This record gives sequence, structure tokens and C-alpha cells, in this order.
Amino acid sequence: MSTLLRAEGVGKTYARREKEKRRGIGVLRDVDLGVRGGEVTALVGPSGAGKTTLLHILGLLTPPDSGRVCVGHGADEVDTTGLGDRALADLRRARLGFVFQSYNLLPQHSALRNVLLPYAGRAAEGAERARALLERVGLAERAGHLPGELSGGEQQRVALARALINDPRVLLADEPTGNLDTCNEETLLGLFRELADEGRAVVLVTHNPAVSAVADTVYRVDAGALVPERSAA
Ligand SMILES: Nc1ncnc2c1ncn2[C@@H]1O[C@H](COP(=O)(O)OP(=O)(O)OP(=O)(O)O)[C@@H](O)[C@H]1O
Repeated sequence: MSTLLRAEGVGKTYARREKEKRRGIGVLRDVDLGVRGGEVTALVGPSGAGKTTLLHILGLLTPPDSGRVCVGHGADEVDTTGLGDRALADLRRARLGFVFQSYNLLPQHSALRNVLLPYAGRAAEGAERARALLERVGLAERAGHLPGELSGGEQQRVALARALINDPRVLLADEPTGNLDTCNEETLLGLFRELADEGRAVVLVTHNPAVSAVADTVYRVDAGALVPERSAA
């Protein structure tokens, strides 16, 4: 399967680490990573190792200080270096789905409206699609509920449905099972597998061994570097 998202030589240091930057210590150093369609890739590693930072860079939410991120494959590939906010937002919306660790749902909108927020197509089709996605994540009955009326795990699944509304080739999710019981976790892991089997690249940041166990490829983020732990055959 083709590589759908690539990081090349990516480095990142936050401003408060200015002194460390001068000494060449960053959150991420010279990270190369390619994620392929058809595969689930897990990023594991200790707390504070830089997993979320890497996911945000891959999701075009945070620019790297060095290196580059390329989205797409072959003639469709876009090098995102130097793109403005508008172009990045368009690329994100068209090609990437992102599930935030803290879900980022809008509290005043129903689950259905939250799922529809990034939808770029026709409204009528969108509502149908959003309902189908809520059903896919097991929340068909909750479409009209506000986030505040849903459990943490349910909100997380609404966020997943929202990430899928534009049918992205790449899905990035930060601790997607963080709030789920074992039964919901199994369902969600099955769903990630299905999404990968549909040809998508699925990238999960996780502390959960059950999640890394179902991944095709596992990388450990440690001391700013990416160490392959298990590769797809
Ligand atoms: N916006 C920011 N400003 C300054 N420092 C930051 C910022 N975001 C993250 N950091 C720091 O960068 C390091 C890596 O953070 P990151 O959230 O990427 O780690 P993580 O591996 O995802 O951790 P966890 O597993 O606990 O979520 C941490 O030391 C964190 O404090």
C-alpha cells in the first residue's frame, strides 16, 4: 500500500525550552516516519515523550521547526512546508481526520451538528452521512444530545465520527480508547481495523497495550527519537 503521509527530518522544540534548543535538545529530533494506507500505526512511549506533538505535526496542526511533512501519494503528494493557514486548513479538511485527546466538541451543538462541523459538501448529504457515522460508532440514538449529556467515551466516539465526515484517507487519533470500557474498546479497535482495511492510514497515539497489539506497525517515541518496535510484514 502507498505511503499517504510522511514526516522527513522533523524536529520540534517549544519556546520555553530555548536553552535546551541551543544545546540541541528538543521534543522531537530528526524524525522520519511514513504511514501507509491499509495499516494501523501506533505511537507509544512514556508520558511527555512527544507523541502528541508528533501527531499534531502530522495532522498539520503544529508546524515543525525543521524537516517537512508531505501529504498524499504520487502526483497527489503535497509538501506542506511554507503553506499558509488557509491552505493548511483546506488540506486538513480534505485529507486528514483528527481525533483530539480532549475531543474538542462544541458544547452548544448536538452530537449530529458536531459531526457535521467540518463537512465540506452538500448539507442534505452531510446529515445523512453524519447519521451513518454516528451509527457506525454506536451512537445512532444519541444524535440529538449535547456533549454535556454524553459520557467521556461517547464524546470520544462523536469526535471519531466527526473526524471521518469528509472521508479522509488518513485518520489520526490521540488516545482514542482513553475513556472506554473493555467492550466499547473492542468495538472501536474493530472499527480502526475496518478503516485501515478500507485503505486508510490509521495512526493512533496510545498508552493502551490492547491498542498497540492490534496495530500493524508500532513505533516508540523516546527522548525525541522514533524507534521502530514492530513492523508490518
Ligand atoms: N504547547 C507547548 N508548549 C510548551 N511545551 C509543550 C507544549 N506542548 C507540549 N509541550 C512539552 O513537550 C513535551 C512532549 O509533550 P507531548 O504532549 O507531545 O508528550 P506525549 O508523549 O504525548 O505525553 P502524554 O503521553 O503524557 O500525552 C512535554 O515535555 C510537554 O510538556
